[in-house]
Amino acid sequence: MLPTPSSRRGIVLILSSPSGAGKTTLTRMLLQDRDLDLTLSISVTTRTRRSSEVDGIHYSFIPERRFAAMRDAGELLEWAEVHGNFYGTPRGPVEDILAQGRDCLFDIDYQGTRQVREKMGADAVTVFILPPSMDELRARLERRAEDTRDAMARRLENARNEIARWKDYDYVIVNDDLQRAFDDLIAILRAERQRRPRRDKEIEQFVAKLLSE
Ligand SMILES: Nc1nc2c(ncn2[C@@H]2O[C@H](COP(=O)(O)OP(=O)(O)O)[C@@H](O)[C@H]2O)c(=O)[nH]1
Ligand SMILES: Nc1ncnc2c1ncn2[C@@H]1O[C@H](COP(=O)(O)OP(=O)(O)O)[C@@H](O)[C@H]1O
Repeated sequence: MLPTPSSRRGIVLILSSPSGAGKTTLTRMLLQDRDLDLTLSISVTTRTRRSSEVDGIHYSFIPERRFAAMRDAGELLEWAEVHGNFYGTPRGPVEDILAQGRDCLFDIDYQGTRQVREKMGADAVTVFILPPSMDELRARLERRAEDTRDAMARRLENARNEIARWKDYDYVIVNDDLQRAFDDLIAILRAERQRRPRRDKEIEQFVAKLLSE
């Protein structure tokens, strides 16, 4: 048997999509599957909390001056302004997770994805989620019904600009059938975990033992 996965390099799995395409739903499904052993990076944001969200679980909701202080102190791995609010990834928790050889899941936008890719190179695996149609995107935002009319309009307006970023990503999934999209995500994660450069150390040990037999 190969050694446990803790001896391989941790992956940062990034999911991005226009608002309403389903990245939060897919993130939740990934986290609920305990066997996948993924840890969510909890972003800080200056956006108002939605009724379905819990502070410290979905986001840490912070005032703008606290966000600026964290950013200026270098405590954010990346940050961006999205739909008029600030969002950022606290650096410390991510470093702890990766140091344990575990994988970290990010739900961030294309601006943040670019910054993480610059800093982490091949340790970042990026997936872009597309809606099956613009009508369905609108319908999903309306069904979710957790944004004000203004916020919803703003999200739809920005969607075309976000969709145009698809080429920045390693993988693109069209989230039509949810289970199918989830299965595709798992396939991506499993294959990425097997990539040889992430496992050099463990395979080296294994092969040394193999050849000593
Ligand atoms: N760059 C960056 N983007 C983030 C972060 N957290 C969330 N986002 C993105 O901000 C956008 C808005 O997120 P949110 O307010 O939860 O709205 P939703 O996409 O409609 O669910 C989405 O594209 C998120 O992926 C972060 O820490 N950094
Ligand atoms: N494949 C799908 N088919 C139908 N509805 C979906 C699908 N994926 C997500 N949804 C629904 O669409 C809405 C928006 O999804 P959400 O995960 O909040 O999107 P995002 O995080 O990308 O803004 C939610 O009400 C969710 O239940």
